[in-house]
Amino acid sequence: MPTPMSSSICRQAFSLISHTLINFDLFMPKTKLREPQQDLLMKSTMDSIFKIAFGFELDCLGGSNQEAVEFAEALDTANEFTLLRYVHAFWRIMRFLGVGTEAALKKNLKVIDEFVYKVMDIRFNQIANAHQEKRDDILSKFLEEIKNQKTTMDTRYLRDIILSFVIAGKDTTAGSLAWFFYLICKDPSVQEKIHQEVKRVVLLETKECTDFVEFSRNINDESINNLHYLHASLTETLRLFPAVPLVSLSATISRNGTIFNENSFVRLQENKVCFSDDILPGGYNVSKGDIVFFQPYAMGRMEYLWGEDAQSFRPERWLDDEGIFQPESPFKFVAFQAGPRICLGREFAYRQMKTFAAVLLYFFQFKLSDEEKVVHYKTMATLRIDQGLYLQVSSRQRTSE
Ligand code: HEM
Repeated sequence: MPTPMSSSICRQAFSLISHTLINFDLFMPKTKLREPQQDLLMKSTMDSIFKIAFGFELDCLGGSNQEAVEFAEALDTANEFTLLRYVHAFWRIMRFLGVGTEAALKKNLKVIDEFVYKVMDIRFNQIANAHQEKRDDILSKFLEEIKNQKTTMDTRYLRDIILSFVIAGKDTTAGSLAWFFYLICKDPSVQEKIHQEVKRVVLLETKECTDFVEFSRNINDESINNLHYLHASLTETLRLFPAVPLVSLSATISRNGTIFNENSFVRLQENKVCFSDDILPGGYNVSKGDIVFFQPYAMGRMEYLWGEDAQSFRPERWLDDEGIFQPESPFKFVAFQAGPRICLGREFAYRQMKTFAAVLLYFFQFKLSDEEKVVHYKTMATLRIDQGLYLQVSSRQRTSE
């Protein structure tokens, strides 16, 4: 049986496909592309995480809800402007005077707040109505607890928790999928192996499937778990292009205000700091208040850790002789952080990325629009492809006709 989460993610992938057909101009590949595919992925994962966090159909991809589109844009802009505080020495003065990026940040935070509170109100009313069926999204769980008076929670605090999930879960998976498509276009043999694996595992090689809905019925816990080569390919992508390329350490280190307040984004971007003097395993002293960073991007490419072919994209390094995925210690493969502050959304992220990739790679074949173009990353909190990713796509059903 498909799980509700798988069906929801499949729907996002279908939605992406319908936009793919429009944006990639599938049957006329020479026509000008209208929107980089990385942006489409961002919209899809936004819809997906909103459904999981709020139980709310956002439809950023379809664009049917103008308020949602404005919210998504405000979230991106606020994210970018908050990061500028690291480089603008005078950002506090700008905030005080209400000018420049700080003025824009304030405006965007207002859009975000208004939208989130509105969604929370809608959902709270739905839950207050006893006839509504039980829902599994994170917000519903919290609201149920509050309704049954098992817990008390400030609405602002609740907003912060939900928004943390949206921010943590949106750009990470979309960016990783973009890098994944880039890498499997660079190595079409990997793309073909994934297609064959999806055919074998999801459809059990019984027959070809031409219908998206029928295909999605076979996406369930078991089939997702058995996609070992796809899992290895996504993990290999994250080794080389970790969604969070720079992270602060968390072993004996606490977070200095993880929770949003009126400066929500500012808080999110604050670093964890040492809460006491300590000595790191390598012998380095750290003092209370110090910030210690590690770089998953650099660590994923170290020959010392990954061997001489550390720079190569080779999913096989994650598989045993039977083709079964072999995980590495999270202290070596650090893309999701390790220890007590390991990513809470890791399993969800894999499920989402595997569902997207399985659906798209079963039905379509992808190529880079410009094979010669060298891509670079964009310096942001999450690792994105600078100037987006442009792909050409052809239908596998059509080519096999
Ligand atoms: C490829 C996808 C993802 C990667 C590589 C990733 C990576 C990370 C990393 C490195 C951290 C630690 C950040 C830090 O300590 O400063 C983290 C934290 C977190 N992630 Fe993810 N993440 C991904 C997807 C997701 C998704 C989809 C969700 C939500 C559904 C999510 C929810 C969270 C949360 C709530 C935290 C904070 C955990 C805490 O501080 O205790 N992540 N993630």
